[in-house]
Amino acid sequence: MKIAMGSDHGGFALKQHLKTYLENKGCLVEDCGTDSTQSCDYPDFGRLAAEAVASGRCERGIVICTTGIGISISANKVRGIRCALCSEPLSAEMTRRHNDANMLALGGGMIGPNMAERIVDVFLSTAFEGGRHQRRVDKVMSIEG
Ligand SMILES: O=C(CO)[C@H](O)[C@H](O)[C@H](O)COP(=O)(O)O
Repeated sequence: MKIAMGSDHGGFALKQHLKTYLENKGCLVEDCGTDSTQSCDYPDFGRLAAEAVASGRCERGIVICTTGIGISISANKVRGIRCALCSEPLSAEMTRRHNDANMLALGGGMIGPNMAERIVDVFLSTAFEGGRHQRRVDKVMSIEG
């Protein structure tokens, strides 16, 4: 699976950790930056990662800032993106099963690397259930116009 990753300075350390973790599991990672802990702006990197997913170049995306909030808002502004901010595995499972989320947002200042690995594992391995949830996802996407 090819995964787009993006972070600001607040998510940089966790992005680097998860990038190595995912590559060791055999995933291909498109790293959309940032590439240091120097202060930067989360919309720039949330947008790049979201565009990599929306274009079809990557199947899923993971974006990280200090809280995960700003970068999830940014990713969700890109047409075709359903980005869910999760801080524990059950939310990651449910957003795949019910929302068909194609991007995951994490808070680098909110959770540690072990919890992040557990959330990412569930997010990447859980299938969308379809059925009544497809109708609702279609309605969500129709809001984009
Ligand atoms: O956008 C955020 C919160 O919604 C992110 O957590 C950012 O990483 C944070 O705002 C960055 O703040 P900083 O004081 O410039 O490090």
